[in-house]
Amino acid sequence: MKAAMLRSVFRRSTTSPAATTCLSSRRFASESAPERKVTVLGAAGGIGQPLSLLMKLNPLVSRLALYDIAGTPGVAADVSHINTRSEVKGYAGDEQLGHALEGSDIVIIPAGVPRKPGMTRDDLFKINAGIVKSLCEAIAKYCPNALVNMISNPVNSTVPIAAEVFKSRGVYDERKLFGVTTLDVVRAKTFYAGKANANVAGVNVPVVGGHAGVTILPLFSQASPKANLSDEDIKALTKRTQDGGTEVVEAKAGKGSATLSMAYAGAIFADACLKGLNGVPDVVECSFVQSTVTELPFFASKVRLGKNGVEEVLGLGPLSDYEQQGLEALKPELKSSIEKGIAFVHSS
Ligand SMILES: NC(=O)C1=CN([C@@H]2O[C@H](COP(=O)(O)OP(=O)(O)OC[C@H]3O[C@@H](n4cnc5c(N)ncnc54)[C@H](O)[C@@H]3O)[C@@H](O)[C@H]2O)C=CC1
Ligand SMILES: O=C([O-])CC(=O)C(=O)O
Repeated sequence: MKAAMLRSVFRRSTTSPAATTCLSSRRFASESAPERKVTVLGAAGGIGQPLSLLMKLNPLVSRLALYDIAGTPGVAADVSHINTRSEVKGYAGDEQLGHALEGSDIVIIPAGVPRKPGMTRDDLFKINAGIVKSLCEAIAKYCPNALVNMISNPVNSTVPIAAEVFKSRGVYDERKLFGVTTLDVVRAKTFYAGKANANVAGVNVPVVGGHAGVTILPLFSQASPKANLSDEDIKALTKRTQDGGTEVVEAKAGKGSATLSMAYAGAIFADACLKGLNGVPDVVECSFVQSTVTELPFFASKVRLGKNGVEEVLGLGPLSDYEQQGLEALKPELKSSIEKGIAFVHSS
């Protein structure tokens, strides 16, 4: 359905001028979708640019605000020429951040530095924690009711940082804060489809836990369609999913981490949030959210999205012995990353 959404948008914008005229009147008739403003913070970056493009293609968006410390006037001018519904504006520098955020329904945050080979996501904490904290302070001030889609790493810590900032400003609503783990699901689906020789368009794999190394726990025992994979295959698929980010970091050899697949994943997740806000029933995606699924205060699992953000955090379902072991093994690292994020806000 998601691929179909993008396909239909591409189809619309590549039609002949005559067809476009006739389509555009039809488009107005079908576009009774509510007004929705989406803001991208870090919009001039490796993820930010293709993500801004994909959000421009989303017919559920009526206003698209592109913010970065620099470079956004150019990105916005470029993207704004695309003949789709949303009005695009670029904002650069601290003094324009408030205008970028005002009235936002969803704020997507891919602002911050990416990894280089040899680094862990936690190595990004030093720089990204401060960036995320100050952006969340601005969100608390200018659009406290927006859904926040946190992409900046380390997600296992940046989401707790955001929560603490919102709490300290008296605007925390746990239903509105999401760590974007969709890329883990995208990878698990791709790798599983390859191994199972299945049509990737019909593959589903939940991924739970967090978003770093062993904290990423794909549940291949719940994958559909079912395939008779050996224990060795499942182990290899699990490892490849957990190391997916590192695979890209190494292949890019110092030029950053996943940007294009992340933009795709971020666009899928934001689209799910928009559908939830608009009252579409049964929108379910995996995300790192405040949770009681385990004893940890934040955890990624399937989440039902609704008009106020998280409508229901779904349980883990039956786990294989291997997944149960993975779950217990990931808890210490995830706990300490969460605590590190919380402590940062209280000490700074
Ligand atoms: N959640 C996930 O699955 C994934 C997360 N990431 C993370 O996303 C982040 C961004 O990655 P890339 O786009 O490749 O990096 P990039 O360096 O290409 O872009 C980051 C952008 O953020 C901007 N920025 C820095 N400070 C800012 C501030 N205070 N306000 C607004 N913008 C600011 C920079 O100017 C730059 O344009 C990294 O932390 C990376 O680790 C990357 C891939 C997957
Ligand atoms: O690996 C990284 O640093 C970027 C990331 O989170 C991913 O690609 O999953």
